[in-house]
Amino acid sequence: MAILSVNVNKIATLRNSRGGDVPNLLKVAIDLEAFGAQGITIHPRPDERHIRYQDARDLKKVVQTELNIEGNPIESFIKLVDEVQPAQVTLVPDGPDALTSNAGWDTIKHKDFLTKIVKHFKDQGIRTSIFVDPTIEMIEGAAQTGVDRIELYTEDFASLYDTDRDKAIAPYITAAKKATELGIGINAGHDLSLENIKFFSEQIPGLLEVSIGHALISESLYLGLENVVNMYKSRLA
Ligand SMILES: CC(=O)[C@@H](O)[C@H](O)COP(=O)(O)O
Ligand SMILES: NCC(=O)COP(=O)(O)O
Repeated sequence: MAILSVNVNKIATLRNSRGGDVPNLLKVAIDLEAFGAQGITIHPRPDERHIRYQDARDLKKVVQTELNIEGNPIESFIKLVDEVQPAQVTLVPDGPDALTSNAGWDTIKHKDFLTKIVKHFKDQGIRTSIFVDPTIEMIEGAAQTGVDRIELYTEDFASLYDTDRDKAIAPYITAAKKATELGIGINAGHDLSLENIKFFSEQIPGLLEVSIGHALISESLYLGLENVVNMYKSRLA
């Protein structure tokens, strides 16, 4: 069974929108673990629009499960990961202005760079993962860097799921089989949700971890709204 790592970027987005400390990111992470989350994922972007570099340092002190830090390995990111020593680092090729992660690595073109970065983190005992699109070529390229795992970029799966779920999953099954054959572990993430996660996890052989944020936090809002509206009304009665 794959483990669930909850991405808390959106909690930080909400906190930053008022400039204060509500919701408190550390309390949310601690509570998520108490509710059963098996990992906490953060993606500190260079503009710190949601997760701040200091959040990574603070979370490391309280997270009891696995802290997974995702991001583009620019110099400041590498320094942060070196300092924080998370359980896992996931390398994502996102541009500084990207709205969200929108592509996997070209593991052939960037093989030398990725090999160097993977070694840098692995030498410190940090598990490494490379964010990739589900193609054989990119999985083979990832394997050549010495990385421990790949994270399959699941946006294409999520967008096609409603129209044709068998077509949507097909490249991911092929990619997962190739990764296993090459001895690399399989993570997955981006736009996974309550709607598509069961099918995805049942279909992907050897899936070790999913990281889910945007949908999970949105679903939590919806599933909590009725309860909270009623709590307010009872106080107004
Ligand atoms: C790496 C990845 O797939 C992302 O989903 C990411 O961590 C989400 O980042 P944002 O919350 O900034 O959209
Ligand atoms: N690695 C993917 C992740 O952490 C969460 O992505 P999303 O669920 O916010 O799309």
